[in-house]
Amino acid sequence: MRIDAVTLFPDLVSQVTQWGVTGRASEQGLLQLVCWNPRDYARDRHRTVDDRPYGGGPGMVMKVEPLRAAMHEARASAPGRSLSLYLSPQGRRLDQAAVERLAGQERLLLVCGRYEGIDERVIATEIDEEISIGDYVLSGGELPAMVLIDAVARLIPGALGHADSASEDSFSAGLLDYPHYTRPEVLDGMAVPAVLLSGDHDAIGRWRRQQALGRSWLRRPDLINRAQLSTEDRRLLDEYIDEYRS
Ligand SMILES: CN1CCN(c2ccccc2CNc2ccc(C(N)=O)cn2)CC1
Repeated sequence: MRIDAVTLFPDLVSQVTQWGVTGRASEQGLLQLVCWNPRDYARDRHRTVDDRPYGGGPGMVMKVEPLRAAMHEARASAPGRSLSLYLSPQGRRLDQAAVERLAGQERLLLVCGRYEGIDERVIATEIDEEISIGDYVLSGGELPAMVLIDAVARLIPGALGHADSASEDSFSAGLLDYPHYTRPEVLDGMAVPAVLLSGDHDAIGRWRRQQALGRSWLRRPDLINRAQLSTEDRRLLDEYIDEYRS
């Protein structure tokens, strides 16, 4: 998958291709990330990329021309249509469903805002979707872009080795994960749940599903309401709730 990022800090965004799952995906050619710096398209002597806001007020706004020139170069640099995304607090909240949809695109063009943001006319004419990674304020769109790249890259076929794909499978889509344990078997007097040592893989699977359901019910009831629970799920969750309330 080809992802282009328009950013004043290309060295920050490209770090995502240096480490871990996304690093390997990049090495294997599954993920191709190219960064474009608007400052390289600023034609004045001082390579200006920001300007003062109409209407006054604090801060600066990213200039249209360098941004648009960088976007056009990025689009023209490879075949296929790019879906252009702007990472901003005003965007639609990113969730796994949106990540799965974006992973299906042939190309993504991510625009990372700095300063107070970009000229609204660029959003109106050049951006397909505005996306937020959550309701909090960051200094720029680069970290949200890296979050999105990571989430999307994990879904590229072959990106997750067996070890990771196992964890991906076990994460019952749309619910919280079950608790994980490794050696030692007893830590400061706290023992690993016996079922996990039993070798009974059906019981272990049921226990993990029950934990995922129960933790979702406790911490994220909104996920439970949205989830399609089987009758077995319902039984496991009711058993968990009875235990919790006893
Ligand atoms: C003080 N404000 C300056 C302007 N800024 C801004 C405005 C527009 C675009 C990018 C940014 C960069 N910041 C981001 C970006 C994304 C998120 C998110 N939640 O996805 C949070 N923050 C917001 C903060």
